Amino acid sequence: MASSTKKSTPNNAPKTGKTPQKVTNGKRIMFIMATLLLFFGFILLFSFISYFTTGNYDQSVVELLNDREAVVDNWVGKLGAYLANFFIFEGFGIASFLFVKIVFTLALYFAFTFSAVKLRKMIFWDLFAILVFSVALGHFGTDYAYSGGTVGYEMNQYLQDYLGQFGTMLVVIFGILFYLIFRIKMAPELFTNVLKNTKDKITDNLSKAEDIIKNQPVKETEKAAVGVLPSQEEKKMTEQSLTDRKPVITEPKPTAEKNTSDFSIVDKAAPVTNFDLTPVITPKENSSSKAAHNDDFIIETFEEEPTIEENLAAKLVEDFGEFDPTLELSHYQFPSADLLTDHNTGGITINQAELEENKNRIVDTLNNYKIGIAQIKATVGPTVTLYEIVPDAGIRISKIKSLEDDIALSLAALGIRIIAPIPGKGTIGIEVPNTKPSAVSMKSLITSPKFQNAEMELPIALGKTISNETFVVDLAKMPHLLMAGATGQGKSVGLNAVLTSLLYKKHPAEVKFVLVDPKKVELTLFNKIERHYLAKLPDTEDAIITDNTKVINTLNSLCIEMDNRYSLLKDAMVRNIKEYNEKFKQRKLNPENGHRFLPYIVLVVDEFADLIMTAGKEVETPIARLAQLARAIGIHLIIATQRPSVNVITGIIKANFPARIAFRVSSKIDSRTILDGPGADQLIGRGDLLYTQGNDTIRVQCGFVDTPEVEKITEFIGSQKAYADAYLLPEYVGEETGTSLDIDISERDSMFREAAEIIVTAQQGSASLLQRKLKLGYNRAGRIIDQLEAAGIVGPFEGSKARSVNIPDLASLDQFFNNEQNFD
Ligand SMILES: Nc1ncnc2c1ncn2[C@@H]1O[C@H](COP(=O)(O)OP(=O)(O)OP(=O)(O)O)[C@@H](O)[C@H]1O
Repeated sequence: MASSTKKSTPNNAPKTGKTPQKVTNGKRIMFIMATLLLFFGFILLFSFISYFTTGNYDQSVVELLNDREAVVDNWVGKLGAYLANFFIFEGFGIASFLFVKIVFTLALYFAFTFSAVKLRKMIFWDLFAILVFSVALGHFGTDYAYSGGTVGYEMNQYLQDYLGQFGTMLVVIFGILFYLIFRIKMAPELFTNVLKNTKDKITDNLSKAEDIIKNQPVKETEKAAVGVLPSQEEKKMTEQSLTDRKPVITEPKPTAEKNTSDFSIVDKAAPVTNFDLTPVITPKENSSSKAAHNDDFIIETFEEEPTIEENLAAKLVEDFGEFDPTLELSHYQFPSADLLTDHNTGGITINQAELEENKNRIVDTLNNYKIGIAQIKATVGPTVTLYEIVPDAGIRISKIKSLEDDIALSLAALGIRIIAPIPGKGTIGIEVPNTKPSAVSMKSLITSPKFQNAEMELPIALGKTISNETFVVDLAKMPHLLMAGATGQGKSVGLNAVLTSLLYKKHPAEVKFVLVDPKKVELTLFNKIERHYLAKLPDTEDAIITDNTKVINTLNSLCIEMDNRYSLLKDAMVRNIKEYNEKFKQRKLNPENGHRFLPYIVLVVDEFADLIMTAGKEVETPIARLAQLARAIGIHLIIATQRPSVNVITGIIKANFPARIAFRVSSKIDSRTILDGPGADQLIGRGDLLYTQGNDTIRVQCGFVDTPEVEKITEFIGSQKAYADAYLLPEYVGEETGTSLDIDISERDSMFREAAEIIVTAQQGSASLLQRKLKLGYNRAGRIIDQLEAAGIVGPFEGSKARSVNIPDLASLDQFFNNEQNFD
């Protein structure tokens, strides 16, 4: 603790309350500097002032400074004469007084240490003013040699050579205006307002004066008084008002006193000059508003000190603009829609006869079961047509639902689905596959306004709904997606559609993919965009993971990335990645503190069943962890599987994947596993899918994107300038000491046997038990557990549960060790 206090920076020092020695010394130096500067400032000030009376005489002596006989008149002696001559005559003339201001400002800075930014700003403007005013005075005040100094004079000459007299004058006026507007913060309207106010005041006074004349009963004496000045009455109105006011002051004295109590000068001046009386008539607020104006000026110059961080961020944004994450690949071009093929040029073909026929069959079948129909409507989609039925009053919905198979039989079609009732509508839907389904090209989805204008974090154009609308969803909102379906029903195409959508919408700086492809062929095309869009573990060759053991490391590495990101978010005091990135863009987070722009990470696992079968819990645990926690920090999972059985899509996985896509599956049970309900078994395949995000299930025809199209897109992106490497995930040192570890018996811990006995007696394989009983440290206890596992005494790691113990009692344990020795 003590050492950390010593090391603390001066910034931290005041916070602790204890002022370390270093800081005190620093303060002393600052104080001495401030005093010296103050001293120097006064020397300058007095020598400058006395220059105006002594300058002419001293000028001839200034050259003889070394001569001790020479006498100067300047108040500050030879030094003063020299400084004044140097700054005023040879330098910038009267404007040199601003150097005095600079020196005093520096003294104040050292004495009170205000913001260095503010100091720089002040000095900059003072130097600017010195230059502008020396030129201005050199231009207008040519009668006096010292008005603009030699610099002002020469610069004028120089400007006049090029711009002429008039041009130089314009430059000077511009310089002064620039200074007044930007430094004094005089709003341009102020100039116009000043003119306007003066005009208003005059007219106001005139009208008041008129009112007084009209309203006042004209007394005889006044008449006489007015009569004394008949000719003046025809003069200016101001004079008229003045004559009117005379009686107001001279009449009852107490009133006059009351009115002018604030203006002692006015009271005295009243009888003397008429002009001084104006304040009596102008309402008091006017004068106070004037004061307020002056106050505004003062406040504005000192009002720049809210929180330092905010100011710094605002300044950085002002200077450099908001942080642009895409800057490194600023010339990156998004792939154009031309790279995609139009698979369905003709659009949806409506077969009137087919529609009519299906409608009649539905109506007939229902009539056979004595179900009357009040109304029937057909909506033609790309693969299925939805017949919406409004049954006669009093018909039970369950009755229609139970006729599903009969309707399918009468229509002689596969894939009939009955939705009773259609959510949000008071109707019953019967989906009948079209005899000629039309493909939905990815091109039509990408070019649709719905996708183009989608204001989503990770927009995905999945396909078209039954009413032929483009279906766009936000992966960031899902927040993870489970895709399942029997083989050959469109999963891989679906994954490609998802990835393509993101490639068309997101810059390489904004999203990274972690691709897991145990089939080794489905996602290989994305290798080309490795350095643009992929993320990988450090020291690995390929970004696309095809080896199951590497998947475990990658998943654990993603968990570390997740934890890192959470601590960044905590540090930045924000709740999610969006707010974090927003704050980072506004330069409110310091990269030196580890902050960086966080891209979204999308983990895609193409064959999840394969992974679960080979790696089991080792995969399920990190996946579940990521699924539970990663949504806020921008890691999203897409998991696809052919085998939607309960041992693949376990309860934990299901609970954390509310968004699910079901392609066609072979049984109702599979459909239930994916969607928690039937329906997926009634799909017709080839990209026909059901999408659910919790409650409603939507039927969508998935966008079709062919392998050559994906190849073209990845080639287009891959040929552009890329990052030096793929996005590197944090290193994960795998617990290689897992199931497959083979620890030499001779390397076993000296307490191995005792540990084994404790574990077998307690029938509980936990490291903490060993820690307690054998008084071991955590690491050693962990190592012994690994050795016990390697020996087969305890089972593998099972998350939060204790490991199973494979040996039932101490007698069996003795037997075990004897056998081992015999083998040796
Ligand atoms: N959206 C779609 N529109 C039209 N046809 C499609 C669509 N999706 C898939 N198909 C057709 O179905 C075939 C199989 O699709 P895909 O390869 O995606 O199946 P899969 O479910 O990934 O199969 P597997 O699990 O065996 O890899 C494609 O070759 C294509 O002809």
